[in-house]
Order: sequence, then structure tokens, then C-alpha cells
Amino acid sequence: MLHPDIKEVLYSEEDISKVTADLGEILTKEYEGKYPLVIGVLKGAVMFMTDLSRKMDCDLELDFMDVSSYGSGIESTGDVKILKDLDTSIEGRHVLVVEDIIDTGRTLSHLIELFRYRKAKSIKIVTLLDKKERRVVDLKADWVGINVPNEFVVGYGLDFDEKYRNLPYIGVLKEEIYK
Ligand SMILES: O=P(O)(O)OC[C@H]1O[C@H](OP(=O)(O)OP(=O)(O)O)[C@H](O)[C@@H]1O
Ligand code: HPA
Ligand SMILES: [Mg+2]
Repeated sequence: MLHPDIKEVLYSEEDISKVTADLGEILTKEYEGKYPLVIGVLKGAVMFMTDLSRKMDCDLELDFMDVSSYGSGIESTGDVKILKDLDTSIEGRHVLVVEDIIDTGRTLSHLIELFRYRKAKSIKIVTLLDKKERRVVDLKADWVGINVPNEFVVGYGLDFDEKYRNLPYIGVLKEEIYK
């Protein structure tokens, strides 16, 4: 059933699952024999990370970082805080960062800088959604699932005020919900 706060579904469960399977196939080839450390950025990337990693048919390790910059609104504050660091050392490791969405690019550029400083052997980014129009820093993902229009989207991990992460699809909120 469509959630009453959703104006429009942009990507269905089937759309997401197809994109994820395609990316999984590409990443399986990329990381075969490399034992990558796959890092999910909490909390938004959780759904994508769990689905994507199950489509990667190679040995890998999972870890998480909790970074936050949005507070409870729809605008990035630009102030990226590390709320939970990795459990694993990344020195000499192949790192694959998994994101639900890249918007301004601030979250990931901050993380990439940190991972470089920590001497990862390689650092690559896979994101389910890319909202290129909103970029304020120079940051490109290595693999993008879907290029999204400049709208605030929710569902499949993406929240507004911590709500809607559990929707199985990705959609746009009705304006009266966030205005
Ligand atoms: O490119 P940016 O403008 O930095 O935005 C993208 C980031 O913002 C969201 O996370 P948020 O910080 O809201 O935390 P969450 O994942 O817990 O929702 C999203 O999950 C990305 O991590
Ligand atoms: O469009 C979005 N939706 C939810 N969270 C987000 N974080 C950055 N952009 C978005
Ligand atoms: Mg996030």
C-alpha cells in the first residue's frame, strides 16, 4: 500500500532490485580475489548495503561508519560528524564505500579524505542514487545505480526526520509534510 505521505513513487521495489543485481555483477568481477572491505554509511545505506553485498559473489568483509550532516531537516549543514568509526583498520585494504545517495557530496568527500589519510590500498564508491545537480564539492562515484532529479526523496533507507526508511520503494514526499 502506498504511504499516504508519498506524492509519487520514483523507483519501485523491482526497479531497485534490478539496479542492485546489475551493480552486484559488476562489483563481483571488480573485487574477485581482492577481499574488499565494504563500508556502509549509516543509516541511509543499510538497505542498499545488505541487498548489494548479497549480490556480490566474492569474499568480502563488512563494516560501518555512522556519519551525519543533515540533522532533522532537508538541507545539509555541511558539518560532518563521525558518530561511529570503523571496527577495522583499512591500511592496505581495498575499500568500497556504499552510499544510498550522494547529494552535495560533503559526506563522502570528508570520508574519502579520511580513508586516504589512513592509507587504504584503493578507495571506490558505489551509490544507489546520485543527485548530481546539487553537488557543491567535486566528488564522483565510481558506480551509480540511478541518477535522480533534484527532489527530496525518501524510502529504502532514505529518511525525512528519521521516518520512511522502511518503505520498500523510493518516492517523493507531499510538500505539506516538509514545508
Ligand atoms: O552528499 P551529502 O549532501 O553529504 O548527502 C548525502 C548523505 O546524506 C544522507 O545521510 P544523513 O547524513 O542524512 O544521515 P543518515 O544516513 O543517517 O540518514 C545520505 O544517507 C548520505 O549519507
Ligand atoms: O533526497 C534526500 N533524501 C533523504 N536524505 C537525503 N540526504 C541527502 N539527500 C537526501
Ligand atoms: Mg547517510
